[in-house]
Amino acid sequence: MVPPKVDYSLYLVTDPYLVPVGTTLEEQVRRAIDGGVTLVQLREKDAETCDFIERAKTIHAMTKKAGIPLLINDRVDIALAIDAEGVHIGQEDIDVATARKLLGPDKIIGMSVSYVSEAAKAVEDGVDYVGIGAIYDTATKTPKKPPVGINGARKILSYLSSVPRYVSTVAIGSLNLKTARNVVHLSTVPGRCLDGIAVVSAIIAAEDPAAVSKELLSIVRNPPYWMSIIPNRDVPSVLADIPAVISKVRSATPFVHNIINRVATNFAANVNLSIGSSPAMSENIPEFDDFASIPNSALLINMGYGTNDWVETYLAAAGAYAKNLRPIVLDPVAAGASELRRGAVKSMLNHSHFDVIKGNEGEIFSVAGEASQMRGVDSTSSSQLQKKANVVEALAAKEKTIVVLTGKEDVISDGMTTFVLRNGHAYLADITASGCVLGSIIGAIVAVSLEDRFLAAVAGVLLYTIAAERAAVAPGVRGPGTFIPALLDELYLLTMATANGDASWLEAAKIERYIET
Ligand SMILES: Nc1ncnc2c1ncn2[C@@H]1O[C@H](COP(=O)(O)OP(=O)(O)OP(=O)(O)O)[C@@H](O)[C@H]1O
Ligand SMILES: Cc1ncsc1CCO
Ligand SMILES: [Mg+2]
Repeated sequence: MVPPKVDYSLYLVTDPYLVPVGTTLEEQVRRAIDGGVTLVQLREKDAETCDFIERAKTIHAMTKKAGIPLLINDRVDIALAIDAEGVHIGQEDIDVATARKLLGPDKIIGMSVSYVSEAAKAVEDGVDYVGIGAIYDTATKTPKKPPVGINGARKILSYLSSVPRYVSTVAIGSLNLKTARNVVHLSTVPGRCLDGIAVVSAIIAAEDPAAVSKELLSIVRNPPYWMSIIPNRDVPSVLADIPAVISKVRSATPFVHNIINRVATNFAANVNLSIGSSPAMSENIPEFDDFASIPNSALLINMGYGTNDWVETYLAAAGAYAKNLRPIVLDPVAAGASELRRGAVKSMLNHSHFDVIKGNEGEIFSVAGEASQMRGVDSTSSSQLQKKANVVEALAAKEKTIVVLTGKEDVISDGMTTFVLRNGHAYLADITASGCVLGSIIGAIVAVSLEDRFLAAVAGVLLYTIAAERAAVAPGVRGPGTFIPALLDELYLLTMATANGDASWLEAAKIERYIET
């Protein structure tokens, strides 16, 4: 299957109502073309035919000069009148067969689809591309169907990968500087990815359409840091790199923005301070952009409380950090415990990329869509290591993330390499929020280790669980109550010693690479 010559990377769709005061649609399109859009669709829902043709002629002159195609939304007659390169038709518009008959075999015909059934029909009818959407809720069109999300796009790509003819794809629906990177690089299935993104308001309503277009094109064309994983990790080389990242937390004092439940808040802030990072707790959406632009920042989203507007808050934060290419740790607390939580986790994964997903067995199994014995918020350890390793590895590969499954034995994978860690102490299961604060620790370390998130996760779990072993036998520790302050002390002492060149505590690491037998 040879992809056609049309470059769908950045597809501008116009909307006359979104043009800022003081400029014109023609001017916005001209600047977007300067910024590098690769395709333009003129969409006029209310224009008189004569005005539509006039505008189409003007814009066609610009696109021809730039060597890019112009498509007309819905109106085959106008496409014919100005000899545009093609049309885009919606589910309720003219049928593809009639459009093809009128336009001939060489014109581009695209169609909007939301489901596999619609994609299948469009393919059968002979379209050149499908616009998949709306990915997210969009303000530019009254939604007729629920947003399909990244998983909706994956389903259609999966279907198209089985079709003998190559049908191109673009995603559409609230794609902008915050959302585009996740949609482009997560909406992939084996052998197929999107050919581009269609953008409306992010460009048409922009103060500087050229700059936004340039940045969006770069997002589409350049895979982000989280697309690359280091192959064939071995335990000795990962262990050897741990002292440097732990020392770097002390020297760089990363800013860890914790959106975390109230049970864990104070403990997490103290844990951050004890390892040398700088915590802030906030659920105030208007300040997320400021926090996300702090150098060395990281975000922890701990879904401990199911408040009414939680997903909206989480997604706003995730968008801010994604835009700034700063890391995000997701802790899907009690993910499988209720319908509300299952739905919330689904929306999160449908919208966002996470650098690390950390949870106990029940939580990770639920996120992966696997059955488990999970009840409440405590970890269980019923399934076999092999099952856990398989689930963790598959989830990491699918979501392009690092998955940390905690419990008596911890399993960590980047989708290629999987490690099993056996440090820790039973007291960790007897205090609340012991898993939650591990998310904060991993957040601090991943903030200084973006290029190696697997290392950051392994370093965080080893630091925490070895500190716990030492705290459990520290003088004066008699049970879970006295264990908590001793754990803070050990986190402080171990990271200080590491920064001063003594990482001998790592000799206690019980860690091996998981190899399926
Ligand atoms: N029985 C155990 N022995 C040793 N270490 C343990 C044990 N149980 C948990 N841990 C460790 O405790 C930490 C938290 O893991 P756990 O699976 O208990 O999290 P969790 O259930 O999400 O906790 P919480 O919901 O209370 O925050 C991990 O570092 C894990 O290695
Ligand atoms: C007990 C509890 N309830 C909601 S969050 C939380 C902390 C452990 O995850
Ligand atoms: Mg453990």
